[in-house]
Amino acid sequence: MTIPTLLLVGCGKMGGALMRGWVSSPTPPRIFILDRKLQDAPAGCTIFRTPEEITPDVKPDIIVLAVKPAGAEAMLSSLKTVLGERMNHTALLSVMAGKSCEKLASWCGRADMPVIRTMPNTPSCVGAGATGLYASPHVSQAQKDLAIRLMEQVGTVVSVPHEEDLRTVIAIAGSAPAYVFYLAELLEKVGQDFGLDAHASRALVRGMIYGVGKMLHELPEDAETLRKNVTSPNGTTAAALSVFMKEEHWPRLIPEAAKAAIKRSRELDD
Ligand SMILES: NC(=O)c1ccc[n+]([C@@H]2O[C@H](COP(=O)([O-])OP(=O)(O)OC[C@H]3O[C@@H](n4cnc5c(N)ncnc54)[C@H](O)[C@@H]3O)[C@@H](O)[C@H]2O)c1
Ligand code: PRO
Repeated sequence: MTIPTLLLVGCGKMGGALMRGWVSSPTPPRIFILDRKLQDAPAGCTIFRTPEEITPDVKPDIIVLAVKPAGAEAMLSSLKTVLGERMNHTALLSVMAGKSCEKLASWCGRADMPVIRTMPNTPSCVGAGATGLYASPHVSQAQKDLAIRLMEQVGTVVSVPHEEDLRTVIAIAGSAPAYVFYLAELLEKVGQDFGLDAHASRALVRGMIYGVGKMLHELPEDAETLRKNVTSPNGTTAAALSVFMKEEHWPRLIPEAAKAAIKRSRELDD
């Protein structure tokens, strides 16, 4: 199989997570990076600071767009100028939480530009990402297969049938690591407030979340069964869950938080 060439545009928190995942995968793609701030890149990756620095030998199979949505139009306009005809032989893969395929294609100067929109998450940096992927009608099967293969190198990929579905992906997977990190922060604090030292509290909470992730990933049982297996009748877990499961707590707050993320993704489209 030929090694694909990527131009990674924006190598911050999400672009950087993808880059780390790719370079540590068994068959890394060839990566060129465009980022004005990045100091160091792994061996084999070339960094450009501005679009004008991109050298003529760069002919990407895929441009991975990982800047903030507000900077996308100006960036694509510069890339169009600098890459010229090379843009005719590439697909655009956006990881941005906003901006439609149609808008991105028009900013590339081609209504028929093949645009793939994805919503990955930062666990991609350790090869354990979860990505939703939507390919616009102008994407060829070969380009879609390549995009899926690239994102599978950094974790799980789910193709969604409608572009609009990506909003739900944001709410339950793209933004969601932050919810779990917040839970970890709160549990670690509880551990310390209730008498454990910081090291012990951190080790226990991290070990617990790692174990839960591994069980969810590896075991066939659904989450409800795994939860019930922890919950002895009238035991300690039932006591704690009776707080979380009150109608006005997690059952209301989790969908409310998801709706807030979805609402914000609509605003980022404008
Ligand atoms: N952070 C996440 O967890 C996450 C998850 C999924 C999707 N995303 C999406 O990824 C995108 C980037 O988010 P992030 O959190 O990585 O932001 P970030 O600010 O960490 O990264 C953006 C990078 O782009 C570079 N950049 C911006 N404008 C540039 C320009 N004109 N020239 C050269 N370099 C430029 C910056 O130097 C920076 O390193 C967003 O669109 C966001 O919606 C983020
Ligand atoms: N981080 C980006 C945001 O907060 C997109 C999903 C995760 O907007």
